[in-house]
Amino acid sequence: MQKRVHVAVGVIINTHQQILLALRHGHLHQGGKWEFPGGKVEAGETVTQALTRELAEEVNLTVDDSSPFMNISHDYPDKQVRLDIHLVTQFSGNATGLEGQQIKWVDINQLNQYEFPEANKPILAKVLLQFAK
Ligand SMILES: Nc1nc2c([nH]c(=O)n2[C@H]2C[C@H](O)[C@@H](COP(=O)(O)OP(=O)(O)OP(=O)(O)O)O2)c(=O)[nH]1
Ligand SMILES: [Mg+2]
Repeated sequence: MQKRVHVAVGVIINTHQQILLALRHGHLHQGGKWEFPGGKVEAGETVTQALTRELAEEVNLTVDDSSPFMNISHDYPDKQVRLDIHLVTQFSGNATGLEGQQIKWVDINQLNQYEFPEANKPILAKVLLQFAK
């Protein structure tokens, strides 16, 4: 078995109460599903540093404020992940899919219409509980 992969994940919420989703490229692990932007924490990085780096690299946003939201360990048949999910409430820039991926600001009430990786179920539940009107 490979080592569990540590991933920094951002639930990015804008002033219209929308959340940023990105479509994972088809060839990737969990490809074709919608994700919260983020990526692997590299050696020597804090989760906040990794999140800031990944959001700049992937969606062209600068994180100005974030806070820990939840932690999920999940075993896929082919990969074990630990998602370190932070809520990003302050950011600057205009979201762009810098890796050619489709991105979308989605109303919180519409989130249940998107297909997410299995590990994301508890994230969706908590976001809806906390933010849905
Ligand atoms: N970013 C992100 N990854 C997720 C989510 N849910 C989920 O199971 N994952 C999994 C899928 C992948 O196995 C892993 C993220 O790894 P990744 O390959 O995207 O990491 P990365 O952005 O650093 O990509 P790379 O440098 O390896 O190209 O976490 C999610 O909501 N967001
Ligand atoms: Mg990524």
